Amino acid sequence: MSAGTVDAHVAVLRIGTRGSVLALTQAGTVRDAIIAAGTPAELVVVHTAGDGSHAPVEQIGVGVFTAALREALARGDVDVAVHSYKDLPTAPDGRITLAAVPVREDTRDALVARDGMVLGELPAGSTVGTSAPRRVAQILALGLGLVLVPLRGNIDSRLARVSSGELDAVVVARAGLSRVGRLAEVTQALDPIDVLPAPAQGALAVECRADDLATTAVLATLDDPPSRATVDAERALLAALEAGCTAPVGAVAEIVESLDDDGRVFEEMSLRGCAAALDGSEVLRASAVGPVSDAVALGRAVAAELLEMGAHDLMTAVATP
Ligand SMILES: NCc1[nH]cc(CCC(=O)O)c1CC(=O)O
Repeated sequence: MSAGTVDAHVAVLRIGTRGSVLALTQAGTVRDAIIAAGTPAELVVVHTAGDGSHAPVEQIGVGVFTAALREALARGDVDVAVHSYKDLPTAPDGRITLAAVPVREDTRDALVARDGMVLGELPAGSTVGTSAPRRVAQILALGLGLVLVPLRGNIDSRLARVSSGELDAVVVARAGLSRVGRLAEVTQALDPIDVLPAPAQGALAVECRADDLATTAVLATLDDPPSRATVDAERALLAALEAGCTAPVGAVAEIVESLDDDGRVFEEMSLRGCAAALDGSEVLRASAVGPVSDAVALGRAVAAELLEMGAHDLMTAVATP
């Protein structure tokens, strides 16, 4: 950075990110927003144990993508960490503040299928790549006779499995494709009626050290309160089910307009959730509407309904196959 462009007393915020194209793109939007708000910032790539591995996430452990970034933040190697929010464990980390949840992307899962097909057009026996137990269970439950095939790796390699003819389709987060400019390949955005997304899908978590009040203040300008509220509800549901980001649990919250008794429009939060048996033999669904200001309570209420329906046994059966 050339002398004179930046006040010598203004430190450059170091933003820690994973090195994948998706992670770099996401962190790049955060860097650009911080710079636009008047603070110099740069990206620092932090290598994580998950990056070199093609093993299913259930084997390498929950939070593998996010733990190394959080350690780098806690150590002071970086000042900010940008995560895909849905990859974060639900357990709080006292060393760290969630300083911003920026405006959220589309929450839905996306199908990328050969010949422009939607799910209902794929003939029985078609191969569909995805590793998330949540997606596997909900797609099996549709009863289409599709064959689910494990899938990992970066976005390019996932999409290449379809274009190469190796798989008939893959299911990935629409938000990821949007961020890396590959939305044109989506053949269907999956309706949450059929497939509920992962809690916090499409949202970013921007963190800093809990004692770093200056950075907390800078990052607060990036926060989008409606996005944060929807994620709070979904994550409260996930936490109350005592399930992690690889559990067969889906949830999506939306802020909707309702009418009060006097016919006036007001905003409420609607939350839908599901818990599934891994083999798709059962998908429990529940939903509720409540005040936006009470997002966590709404998440807990829908989780309680799912537990009442037997969600715990369903998921314990999954944990010990
Ligand atoms: N679990 C991996 C992961 N973490 C975040 C995204 C995409 C971005 C997002 O969902 O916010 C993906 C890929 C996928 O689910 O297809």
